[in-house]
Amino acid sequence: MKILSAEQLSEADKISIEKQGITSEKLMERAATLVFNEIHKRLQGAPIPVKIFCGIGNNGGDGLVVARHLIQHGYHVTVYVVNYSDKRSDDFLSNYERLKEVTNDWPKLIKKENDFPDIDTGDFLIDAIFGIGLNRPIEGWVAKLVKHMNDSQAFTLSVDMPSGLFSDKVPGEKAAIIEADYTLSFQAPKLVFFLPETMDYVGDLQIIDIGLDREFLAGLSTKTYLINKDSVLPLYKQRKKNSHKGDYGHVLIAGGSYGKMGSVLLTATAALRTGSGLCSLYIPKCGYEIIQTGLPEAMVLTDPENDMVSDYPEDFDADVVCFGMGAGTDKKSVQALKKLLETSDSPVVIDADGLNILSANMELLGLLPENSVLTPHPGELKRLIGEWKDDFHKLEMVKAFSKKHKVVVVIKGAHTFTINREEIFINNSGNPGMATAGSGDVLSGVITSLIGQSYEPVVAAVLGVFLHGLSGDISSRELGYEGVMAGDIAANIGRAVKDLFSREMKDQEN
Ligand SMILES: NC(=O)C1=CN([C@@H]2O[C@H](COP(=O)(O)OP(=O)(O)OC[C@H]3O[C@@H](n4cnc5c(N)ncnc54)[C@H](O)[C@@H]3O)[C@@H](O)[C@H]2O)[C@@H](O)CC1
Ligand SMILES: [K+]
Repeated sequence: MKILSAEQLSEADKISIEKQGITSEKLMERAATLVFNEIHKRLQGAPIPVKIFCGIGNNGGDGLVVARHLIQHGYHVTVYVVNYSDKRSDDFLSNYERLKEVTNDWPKLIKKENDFPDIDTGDFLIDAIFGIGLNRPIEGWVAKLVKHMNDSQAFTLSVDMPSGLFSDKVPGEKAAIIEADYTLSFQAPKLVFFLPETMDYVGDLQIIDIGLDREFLAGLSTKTYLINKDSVLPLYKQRKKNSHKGDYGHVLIAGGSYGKMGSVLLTATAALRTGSGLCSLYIPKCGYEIIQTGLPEAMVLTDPENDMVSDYPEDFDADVVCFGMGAGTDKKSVQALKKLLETSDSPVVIDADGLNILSANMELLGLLPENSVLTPHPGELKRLIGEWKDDFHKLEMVKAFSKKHKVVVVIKGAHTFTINREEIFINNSGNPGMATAGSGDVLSGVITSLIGQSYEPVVAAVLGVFLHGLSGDISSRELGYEGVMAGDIAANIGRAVKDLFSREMKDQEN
């Protein structure tokens, strides 16, 4: 699914009005009626006080349309006009007039702090103050109103965007922004909905297709995508009946150290659960029995060292090598990674201490084969590329890093971002139950396995991240967020693959 900018959406709005031969008021009616439908579906006529806060632009116009429909359906609605300017938009004005069709109560005007209404925790608030037209931070009494709404703790639904959130930049530290419980956004997701610094304002997100011109939308160029089931299904390669284990890749996982053998065990388990034909591990001697007992399906090669890897078996012919989990950063392990990069021509996935070694020995970056996949969490990323000013700056820095070193970077987080040169793929599966030890080791195993099965590294990263999240969703459905352990995520990868083809769950989740 394409992620579009505010400019692209406004343009799509204009083109659709022209091509469909409708007025902008008609488009607003269509969009806002869909918002009403969603609210009505949830409230089911409940007699709770609904307070709608409308700005004076088109976002406010949407709010007025929603108000009209709610009043018509018998809801207890109070409409407030947040009069931050006298430049009311045409479609706001016509819908302001149309409220007369359903009520004699004119909207209450808010022009200063004294006009703020009392808000009870049990009220249902609709935030239609600002949408994608926001072009500067909210200030003065309007900022105070936003705080007043947030402080009320009342359930808040934002129309198109939580008011105060820009679609293309991170707000300042003290910015006034509605903390929505639910956001119903039009046509395409916006990047800020997924960034760590801004995602919390959005609450649960639903994108509503308001019927903008498909041809125009299809032709819009973007390098940023939201990844859901529909996006990954075409990437999946069916297994052939006439095949054998040699067709599904031989992966080599190198790493582990005394006390940290569980990490490589998880990675190898995940690789096999993702379908690798053969899985070998290169580990310190201390891990031999652990792996042979814990994962009889895997083969084990041991390093001369007992407690850490210090070397790499240069004549080993793997389809892909994964290095780093549990490896530590001792100079012997640095040597191991160096030898791997100098001697092997297999594609490489680098995780955890492998990344820390790269950060401390930047000259090794030059040895990475093209399209290696690096899977840092934010702390590892910071060590690798330096500090960023905000999330947008971070994305620019990672894109530059990806281009310079010709690598694919997977930034792990609530929404994992896969960055390949200019392109950004934002993952939309997964849940907070996956914030648990070893979850990242499993992800590396999944991605490594897919590369071994001949997926292009960037495809392996995007598909692997999605499957990993989906497996976490399956695990948490059974075990609850708290109960999920990394081993469960590894164990359920096969179910996640099956789940890709299940329509029913797809509709629920995306
Ligand atoms: N683009 C689309 O696809 C559609 C858009 N619609 C709605 O239209 C909205 C955009 O409407 P507008 O462009 O009128 O913009 P908004 O309603 O978001 O904002 C209104 C105006 O407020 C002013 N403003 C911006 N920041 C301000 C600030 N901090 N303090 C005071 N004034 C400020 C600007 O002049 C802006 O145009 C969308 O978010 C959506 O809700 C829908 O009605 C239909 C379809
Ligand atoms: K809004």
